[in-house]
Amino acid sequence: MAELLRVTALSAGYGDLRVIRDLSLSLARAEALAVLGRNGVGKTTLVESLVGLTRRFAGTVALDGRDISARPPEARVRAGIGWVPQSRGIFRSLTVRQNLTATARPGPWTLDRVHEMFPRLAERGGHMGDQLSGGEQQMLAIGRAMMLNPSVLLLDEPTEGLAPVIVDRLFAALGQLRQEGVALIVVEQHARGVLDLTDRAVILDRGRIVHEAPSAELRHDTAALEAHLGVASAVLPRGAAAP
Ligand SMILES: Nc1ncnc2c1ncn2[C@@H]1O[C@H](COP(=O)(O)OP(=O)(O)OP(=O)(O)O)[C@@H](O)[C@H]1O
Repeated sequence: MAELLRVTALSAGYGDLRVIRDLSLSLARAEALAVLGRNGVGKTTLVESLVGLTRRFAGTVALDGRDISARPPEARVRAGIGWVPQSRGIFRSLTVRQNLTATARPGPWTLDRVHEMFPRLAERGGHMGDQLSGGEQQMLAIGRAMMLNPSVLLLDEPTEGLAPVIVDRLFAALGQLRQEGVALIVVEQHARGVLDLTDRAVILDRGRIVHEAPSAELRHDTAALEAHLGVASAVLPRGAAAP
């Protein structure tokens, strides 16, 4: 598969603090990558470094073979980096429809396509951003990112705080994006759902990749899950007891 994103020996952080340390990874076109790790290991910082929101000490980020390391966030978005922040970043004083169209860029993802994926957003089109439930906000954040027609979508804990039925719906929508050729990088605490969705997973610890495996393999690797995440039971099928 053709390479889309390449991160090479990246060290990045905030002020004088190096959070990401000498980290390298690559992502193929339409590939989905899970980024796992305990709290505070640098998952958000990695995503923010791809978006261009951190201080870069060393290393490069390339998209489609072009070095975007020195580009500001707006230019990275124009180059094809889509971002759904952990805070969701909904414009609260705009309607749902205005949220979707305010920053849209031309491409296959239009308002109709987003409404098809999330019919709830069509129903709520005239509501203000601050009148939405958590699940609706997350759908809106994803829909708005898609309206920028990215080649890779970065999602930072998209299911945080949502009810299981909404989590299932969101993962189904993300699965649909994948099928349609959008590459995904998903930071998640719900290891089970994200390992079903993704092709490959990396586990971070103290700003470095400490484990990397195909998602289908990691899902059953209770030793690795316990060692790096302490969550082996969380990725077993529902209803199954941990060994
Ligand atoms: N804006 C910031 N300024 C300074 N330090 C920060 C900032 N954001 C994060 N950090 C520090 O960077 C380190 C990594 O945080 P980060 O949020 O990237 O981890 P995480 O793996 O995403 O954690 P969580 O799962 O809790 O979201 C932490 O020590 C944190 O205190």
